[in-house]
Amino acid sequence: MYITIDHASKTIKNKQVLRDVSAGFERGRIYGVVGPNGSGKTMLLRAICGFIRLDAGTVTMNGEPVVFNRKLPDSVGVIIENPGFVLSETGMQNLEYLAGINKDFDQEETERLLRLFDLLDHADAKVKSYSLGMRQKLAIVQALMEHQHLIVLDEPTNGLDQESVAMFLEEMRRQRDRGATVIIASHHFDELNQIADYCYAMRDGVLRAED
Ligand SMILES: Nc1ncnc2c1ncn2[C@@H]1O[C@H](COP(=O)(O)OP(=O)(O)OP(=O)(O)O)[C@@H](O)[C@H]1O
Repeated sequence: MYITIDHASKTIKNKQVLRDVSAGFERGRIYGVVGPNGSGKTMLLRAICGFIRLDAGTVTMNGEPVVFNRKLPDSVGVIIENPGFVLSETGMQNLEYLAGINKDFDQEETERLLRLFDLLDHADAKVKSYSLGMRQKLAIVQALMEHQHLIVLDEPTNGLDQESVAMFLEEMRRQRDRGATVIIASHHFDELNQIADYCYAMRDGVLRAED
């Protein structure tokens, strides 16, 4: 199992946002997490990435414990909330900078992804000129451009038009087929239904496998 969550619980301001959550995520699989607003989907993704300190339980990634607030390995691609793009820089400069933090920039793969999402012609334009959907697609490119082993995406298709959603779904299949573990939280059950190998349902902090 690539990711294991073992009896994870978390309470924030008297509200239990994760309740004894246990789950496993394998390589080469797409996992969907569905659930109503405020049910804890984002908290679950944050826990997987070590962005929150659990009150109880553990998360392991590739056998290693995920430690709160420690820098994520380069092999993890994440979209949780707004990516911190520098608006006065171009799309490409932002990608180079973000990859540079990890000392790795694969020009060819980055261009392939930019082309796929119709951003290549805009790569030298400043991000402040991008629409919401274009920023979201740039965030997707950033989460995939380093051949990440684990891809964790919160509402990745928000703001995307139908054509871009189709591209995204196809690209997720491609990532799965090269062996990545893909975890997607979304309200769009119809989209997840098209690609997910497994679906989890979140409700009031409780995670259940969907039939
Ligand atoms: N900083 C915070 N302080 C207090 N409560 C919080 C905080 N952050 C999140 N919560 C609560 O945690 C619960 C789970 O939130 P989470 O963002 O994980 O939900 P979600 O399932 O991702 O919802 P959505 O579909 O709206 O994105 C919510 O009830 C929310 O009110």
